[in-house]
Amino acid sequence: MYKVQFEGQEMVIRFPQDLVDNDALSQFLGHINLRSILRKSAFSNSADCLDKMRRLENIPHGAAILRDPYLNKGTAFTKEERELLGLNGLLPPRVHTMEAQVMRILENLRKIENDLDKYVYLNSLSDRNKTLYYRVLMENIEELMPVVYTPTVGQACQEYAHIFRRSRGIYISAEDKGRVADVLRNWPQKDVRLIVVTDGERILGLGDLGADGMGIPVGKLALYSACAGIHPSLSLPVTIDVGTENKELLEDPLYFGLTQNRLRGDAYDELLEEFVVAVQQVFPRCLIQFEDFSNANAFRLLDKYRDEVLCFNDDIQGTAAVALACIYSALRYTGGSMADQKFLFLGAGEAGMGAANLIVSALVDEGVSEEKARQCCWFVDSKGLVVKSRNNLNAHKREFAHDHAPASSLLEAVESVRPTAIIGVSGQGKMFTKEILERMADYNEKPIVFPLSNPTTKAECTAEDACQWTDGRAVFASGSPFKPFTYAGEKRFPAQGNNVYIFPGVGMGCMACWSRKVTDEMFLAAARVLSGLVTPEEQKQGMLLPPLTRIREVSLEIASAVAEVAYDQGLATHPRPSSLETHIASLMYIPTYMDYVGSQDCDKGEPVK
Ligand SMILES: NC(=O)C1=CN([C@@H]2O[C@H](COP(=O)(O)OP(=O)(O)OC[C@H]3O[C@@H](n4cnc5c(N)ncnc54)[C@H](OP(=O)(O)O)[C@@H]3O)[C@@H](O)[C@H]2O)C=CC1
Ligand SMILES: CC(=O)C(=O)O
Ligand SMILES: [Mg+2]
Repeated sequence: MYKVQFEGQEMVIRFPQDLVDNDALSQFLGHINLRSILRKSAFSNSADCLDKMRRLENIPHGAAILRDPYLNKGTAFTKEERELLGLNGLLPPRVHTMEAQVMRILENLRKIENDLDKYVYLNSLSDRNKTLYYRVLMENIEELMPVVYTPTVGQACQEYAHIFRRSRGIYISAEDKGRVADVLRNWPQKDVRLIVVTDGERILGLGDLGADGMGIPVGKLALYSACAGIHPSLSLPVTIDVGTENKELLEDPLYFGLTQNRLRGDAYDELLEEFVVAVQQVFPRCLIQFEDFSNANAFRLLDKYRDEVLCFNDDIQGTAAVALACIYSALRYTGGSMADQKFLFLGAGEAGMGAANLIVSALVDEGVSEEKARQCCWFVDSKGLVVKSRNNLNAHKREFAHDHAPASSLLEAVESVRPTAIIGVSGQGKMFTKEILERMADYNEKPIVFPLSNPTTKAECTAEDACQWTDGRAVFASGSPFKPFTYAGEKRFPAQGNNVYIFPGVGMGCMACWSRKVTDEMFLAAARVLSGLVTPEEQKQGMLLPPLTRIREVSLEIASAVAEVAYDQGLATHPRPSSLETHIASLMYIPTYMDYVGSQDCDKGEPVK
């Protein structure tokens, strides 16, 4: 017998004795449609039932839960849930498993021929049902990463206003100056631990896409959840819209951003400062990842904030770590030591300088002098080889300027420097020509060829061209994916040397130990761990990086190494757990549906706190 308080009245409900176990009780309550009574009543003698009521109290019912992408289960709501949550009739009668739902999504997705349409389709799934979206993405990461990320995300940003269905993330525009914190407070999730922010000025190698660059923070954060298990509700994509110099966008009637030229100078810096300060106020302990800022702002912002707040620049630091990991792995095939190499970078910007500086740190760590380490790195920029005799080199380039004859083209530079590796970070497609690659093959038994520019149209060469033009001898990695192919009867697996191998683990590592800063030593550790994770079997197949199917494991290992560095450097403020790896693994989000009426949450993995 249970006493129930209902609207001030005491009611007595008699249950048959065998209904007292939890499942039977909830079934019974569902059958007699007591949901509305439960909402206002208090069971005096059933703690389980009270617990269940409280849980049901706190979640939306009826159509509202179907519209909440974090709570929605679609056709997977059980009969009991449908009863208790007022969903009867709002869904087709048959209850489906998540596996069946995944099957349906993949069936539909694979019918779509165009990748941009697949991108739109997946985004709409994410809008409806985050759990299913992440399950599909994680289980099919090799197939779907090129859709949610490079190259398709590049096209999506170029056409953002035209494929728009629903707004994502937070836009902070120049007009929000003075109220940035209020704008951040409008975000519905109140516990944000991770922001990826862009101002849209250098989206991949596609240039200034203004406010339409939002696709990049959205894509990067989806990968944070899929690859490192950061709970999606903890992350926030941000676009700072200060205008654009892109005439086409300014003339496009559908363009979303401010139709003005970019703010520059003090006005820009003040808005960025307000943003960084506001993040500290509104979302304490939040990690800020700067992404796809122009060269002129990226280095300045990183220098200004890296010691003040928890932040890093992915294009400078994340890219550096994946490039270094690919180099470590490449040396397994080419032989020789790092110090023996001549790395010739095409492009002396964020990615190039970031990579060269990390190579220098790695060499110095191995005992090589800084001067000798810098001598290993050579650059060609838009004006030719970076040599001492050139005027007006910026400070970054000056540090790598060689006492060497000028060269006005990459071919000339290759011929005079005779590099062991060419690394493309210029954002200029097809710059590694047949002639250049043939020269590389003349000078090296196994030339290292890394066209790292994104998206695919901007890759300095394709995987197959690099292979053909070096008689199959190139050791290859690219920024955007190339499919495996067969050369001379042998299967080749082009590595995707993209910072996606790095940033999820670095972010997770910093978040898990509550690091106060992100340091270069963390990226060095990440590079070493990443290269070390290529198994002997994968090495036999010529791989430079573990396959993306292992990205969760990779991110976990990187996160653990990064957190280790944070503890060593006295930056971690979370009490040290007995096992970092176990602790971090326990924080990783696994997209599993919540059991709304059972006594246990099905959703394994608590969000990082
Ligand atoms: N694989 C990955 O994970 C990543 C790849 N990238 C890719 O790297 C590329 C560059 O990015 P980022 O370094 O941030 O960009 P930046 O704008 O900072 O640098 C671009 C560099 O390329 C040089 N450059 C431009 N045109 C030419 C040319 N015709 N010949 C030689 N050099 C040229 C520029 O020269 P100058 O200095 O004279 O202007 C500049 O040094 C992009 O395509 C981006 O997608 C970036 C981050 C990560
Ligand atoms: C991958 C990346 O961050 C870029 O191309 O900008
Ligand atoms: Mg980037």
